[in-house]
Amino acid sequence: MKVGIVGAGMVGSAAGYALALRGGASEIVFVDLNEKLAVAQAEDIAHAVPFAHPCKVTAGGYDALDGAGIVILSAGVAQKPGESRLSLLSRNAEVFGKVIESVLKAAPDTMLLVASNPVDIMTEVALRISGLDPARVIGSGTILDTARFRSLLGGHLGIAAQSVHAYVLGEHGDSEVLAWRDARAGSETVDSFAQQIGRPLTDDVKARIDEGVRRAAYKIIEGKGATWYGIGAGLARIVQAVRDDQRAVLSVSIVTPEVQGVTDVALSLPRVVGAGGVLHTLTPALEDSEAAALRASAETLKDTASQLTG
Ligand SMILES: NC(=O)C1=CN([C@@H]2O[C@H](COP(=O)(O)OP(=O)(O)OC[C@H]3O[C@@H](n4cnc5c(N)ncnc54)[C@H](O)[C@@H]3O)[C@@H](O)[C@H]2O)C=CC1
Ligand SMILES: CC(=O)C(=O)O
Repeated sequence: MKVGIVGAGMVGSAAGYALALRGGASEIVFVDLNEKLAVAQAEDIAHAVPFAHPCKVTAGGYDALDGAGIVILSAGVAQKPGESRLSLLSRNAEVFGKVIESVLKAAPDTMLLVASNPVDIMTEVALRISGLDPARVIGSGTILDTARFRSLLGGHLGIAAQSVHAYVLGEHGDSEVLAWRDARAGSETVDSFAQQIGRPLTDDVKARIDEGVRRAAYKIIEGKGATWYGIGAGLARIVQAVRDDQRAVLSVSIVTPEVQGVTDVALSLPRVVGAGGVLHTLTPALEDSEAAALRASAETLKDTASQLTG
């Protein structure tokens, strides 16, 4: 599948690199306002291809997106140290206003995969501008936060993150909700697994993991200015689920008719992702406190999005 990447900065290039290494695309095309940067990223990644899987990697204008099955939108500004994702909204909404029409003119049948922050509201913006089916305008949402949750839980339990089945729901941002009630290690609840191996998930341990997930981006941005590897791999994972019609269960964001009483809001829930985009949405069993936190997260997103539409 041909994959377009609009925004060839840290996130876009990491996604392209992950796709090339995983064999996730037959062709990758970078588009950026900064044409020299797009060309440089394409050339650099093309030089990794002989060590990986066959893939043509190029850069071009919007017309080069012709035939793309999916276009990753990673253009715009990123957070400075201490800045929240929501504070980027008006600047990145303006960028999407310039970009999406050109993408669809070149690739009218494409699916959109939104990475730019605040990713949930940018997914809503992309849906509004594109007029596509909501199932085909997907935000990376909490795919990265879910990976962080699994990584920290796996670390505590001494098992592979791949054996942890746990999701982060709601906003990709400060109000996100770690769904502990249904989190599993193998087929056991994480609490049962932790008891059995003598490493209980005490309130302190859970608080440390919650903080580690929720504050991860702030910590990394403080240390190196931005985050890119985790999201690059997450975007490549979503592309592969679509390309191979994997029907993988991933926590991604789409505009959802109703969540905890809040209507028409883009946020993450576990969703089945395949060739048509999002095929089904799952409603996880939640503790009362988790359900209340998910409702608060949905309200935060709805309120912030309404500031944009007035
Ligand atoms: N969804 C997620 O989990 C994550 C999202 N992000 C977000 O991804 C976005 C990109 O971050 P970085 O790659 O670090 O930023 P970056 O500054 O490295 O790259 C952004 C690129 O967008 C390009 N751009 C800006 N306006 C454009 C336009 N009108 N048309 C075409 N290209 C344009 C710039 O020239 C630049 O190359 C940010 O909004 C950031 O917050 C970052 C990490 C994780
Ligand atoms: C920057 C960002 O959204 C993240 O790393 O989670």
